[in-house]
Amino acid sequence: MDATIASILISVLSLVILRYTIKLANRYWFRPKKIEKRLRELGFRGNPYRIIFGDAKDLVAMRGQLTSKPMELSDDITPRILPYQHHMAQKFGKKYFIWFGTKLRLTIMDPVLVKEILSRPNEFRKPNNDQMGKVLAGGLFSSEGNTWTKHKKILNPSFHMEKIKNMVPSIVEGCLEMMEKWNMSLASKESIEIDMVPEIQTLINDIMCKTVVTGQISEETKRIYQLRIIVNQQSMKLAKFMFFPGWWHLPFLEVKTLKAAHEETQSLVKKMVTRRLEEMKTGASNQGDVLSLMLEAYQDEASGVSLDDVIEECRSFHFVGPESTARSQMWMLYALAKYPEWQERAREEVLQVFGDQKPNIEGQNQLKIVTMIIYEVLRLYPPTGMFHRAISKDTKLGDMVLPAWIQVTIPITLMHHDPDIWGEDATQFNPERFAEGVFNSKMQLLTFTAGPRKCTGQSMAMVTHKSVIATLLQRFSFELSPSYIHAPKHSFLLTPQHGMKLVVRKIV
Ligand code: HEM
Repeated sequence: MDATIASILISVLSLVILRYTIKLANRYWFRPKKIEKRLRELGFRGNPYRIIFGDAKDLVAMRGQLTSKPMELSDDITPRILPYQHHMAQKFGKKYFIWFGTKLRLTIMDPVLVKEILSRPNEFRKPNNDQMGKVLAGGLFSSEGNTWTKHKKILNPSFHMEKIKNMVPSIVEGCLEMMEKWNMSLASKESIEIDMVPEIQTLINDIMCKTVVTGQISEETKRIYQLRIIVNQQSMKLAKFMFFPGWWHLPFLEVKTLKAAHEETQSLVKKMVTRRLEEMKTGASNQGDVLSLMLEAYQDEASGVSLDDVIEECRSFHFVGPESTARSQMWMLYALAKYPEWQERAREEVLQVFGDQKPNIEGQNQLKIVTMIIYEVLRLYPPTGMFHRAISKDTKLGDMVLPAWIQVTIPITLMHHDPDIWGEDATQFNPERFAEGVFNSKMQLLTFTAGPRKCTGQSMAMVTHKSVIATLLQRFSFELSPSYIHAPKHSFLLTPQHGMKLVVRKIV
């Protein structure tokens, strides 16, 4: 009898082990090999599948090696900021794939196919197992389906042109305050050297927070910005583990620090949300910022918005918009400093339109040169170097059928620097290419992406850039400092690795 029970148990156990072995073998070997075969048949090339790491180890090593030294003062930045993608494109041509563990990322650089992907967000979805994406962005940025539609509708008023117009005086005031400090330092000197990274970061954070997110700067918001820096640093250190299922539970110090920073951010936002909710109950007006709009929806039971939804949107807007806008603003100052003839043309235009009056929204439409410069910087130095979409079933794209369970990567920077797309001078700074406007330029700018999931804050970012540039150029000139080190690097968003030291002078 005992022997029978034992043999039944052994058989059941063997079956369970066999089932899991088959599942593991399928997940870690047969499925990747099948996917690879199908993609090779479609004409894509890449390294053969390697178990556990795939290409990830090589990618991280190459990035580490290249970012350990600065580059020459050139705008041809892809070999440094996306070294592995650049290397793969050189080796295999534009149709290549990269393995991240068992996950295959297929690079799509054909503008027609990219447009198709972006116009079909229900099939090409944001990767939903992307825990890091949720920490770094989250909210509207990462949500899908009904939640995305509902929250987008609630938050739309925050991004109406009327609301954006009202931001301009705050942006100009913010710049004037920052420049007042510069003026004081310049009282006894002809020029000063300033690292623009912390200056611009604080300026844009404060502007966005006051005008978009919570309507005011508080101790909590200041701490959230510090936590954002910690989150960015830790996530870079964890890049090579991110494709491991369950990396979020690994017992590493970096994971612990990241989680702690994330949780502290959530609890600070919760404090702000609760406080504002109390204020609204006692009659405080809706200021049209993200927090007010979400709380108004939360108070309407029919909306189905929970307090956690409010907290998450609010947390995410502290991260997404300010960080991208600040980074691109830094590169705009770099370009003005590096190309003095364009700086001069932009200043002439600003002075012609505004004289010494504070820049307003009406005059901004006449800033043709400034706008051309902004678009050219957004083309050469897009804050988001690439983005990914996932498919969970066989999906038609152009005349191909892509296999299920892969991701497609759209390498914005690689495409923006591609001579086949932007012409022979693709890697050079030439704002003239936007002389007829961004919509009339030959190719589509992907910095804010396109289609239904394009950047919600595009107009807001453009108005911010124009207001900041106009206000600064009215009063100061900029030159690259001899101590400036050119080292653009992707720290999730494109950042000047060793700061951005500029020599600043008053305009006489
Ligand atoms: C120069 C500045 C900016 C750049 C380059 C930028 C870039 C982008 C990109 C590339 C995406 C799409 C990412 C993807 O599909 O995976 C995106 C989405 C988004 N951006 Fe921006 N962004 C900027 C400023 C802002 C600002 C100022 C805000 C708001 C205050 C904002 C809010 C959002 C939101 C909410 C989404 C998600 C939209 C959706 O999925 O429906 N962005 N942005």
